[in-house]
Amino acid sequence: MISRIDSSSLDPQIPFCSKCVEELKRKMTADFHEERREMTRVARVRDWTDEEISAMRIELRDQLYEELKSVNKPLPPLPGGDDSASRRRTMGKQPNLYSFDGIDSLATALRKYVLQCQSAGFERHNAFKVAVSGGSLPKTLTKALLAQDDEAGKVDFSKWEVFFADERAVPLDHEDSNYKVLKDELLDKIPESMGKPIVHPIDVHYMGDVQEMADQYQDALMKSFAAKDSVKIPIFDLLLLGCGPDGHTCSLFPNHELLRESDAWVAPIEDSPKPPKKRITLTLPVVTGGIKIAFVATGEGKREILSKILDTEEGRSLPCGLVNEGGAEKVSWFTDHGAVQGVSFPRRGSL
Ligand SMILES: O=C1O[C@H](COP(=O)(O)O)[C@@H](O)[C@H](O)[C@H]1O
Repeated sequence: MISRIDSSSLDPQIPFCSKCVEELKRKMTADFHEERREMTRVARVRDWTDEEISAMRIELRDQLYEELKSVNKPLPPLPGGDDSASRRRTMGKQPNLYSFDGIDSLATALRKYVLQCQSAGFERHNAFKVAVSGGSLPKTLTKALLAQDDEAGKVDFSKWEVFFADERAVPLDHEDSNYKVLKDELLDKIPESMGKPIVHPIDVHYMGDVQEMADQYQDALMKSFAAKDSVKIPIFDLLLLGCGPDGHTCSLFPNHELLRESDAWVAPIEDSPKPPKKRITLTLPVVTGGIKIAFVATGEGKREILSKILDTEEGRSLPCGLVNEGGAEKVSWFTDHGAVQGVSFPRRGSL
């Protein structure tokens, strides 16, 4: 029984301020994680099996959800929309759009950019904490990071900690696995002289229960970024993201209720419009909370969606548009000319 979770002080008949509700929910969730960590520790000491521990964790989680349901909180509106669009325009804080004549020149610039972020990370905490997407990104990233070109500095993977911006609930050697794509494209090709990154794949034990998988992944983040109750969100040094043809990024899809998630760091999705249906994803506040956020989008196939995201009001409410809104000048788009032909959003000349 989770003794410290208590929403009984809230009378559902009485309207109360959304800030108090947020605070209560945050406290309940923080208490839950603390209690569950402690109970898991005790269970391990008592030699419970993995299955028993997993069942206990799921039961505790379900109790939390029941408690949270009783907290009367109206759903916040989807972030973005007219207000924030005009706010960004008046404040003049725009994402940076770079366009290159091909993948090679894009990779050279991306390398320079990642190295700048790496230096900042090393200065900040002697480590470089990155979240990486799947899809077409890892291939371009490999071109950038494994280039034999020391002009902009050296990549030191030994201080990298790599998390997944999103992951599909499939085995790690499955064709759909974002881990597999990154492993095949990049991780397996890193020469020993560049060091070995710490990589955090999903825990495939929990493939049948994506909520539990998301919780486990959040626990992994907590271990690296400190406990959730002591930091509001994990602050990545860099998030390297892709942009789907519908404007999705990570596994945050257009008009999906997950875009409203404001408590969890990692969330499950069971109805992804793009297969596979079951996935986990970093949430919007974690993405926009990063120190730097980079999108890589290339090829004519991305032209239509980029023009929507960057040039239209409607595009501002798409997941990529919401990252632009929330991240503003922290966001950089690395594109080729094919992807942004006809897009009127102003380009930047150089990094
Ligand atoms: O499903 C996904 O798609 C997006 C975009 O992929 P792309 O192939 O169009 O670049 C990707 O960023 C995400 O990680 C992945 O799970």
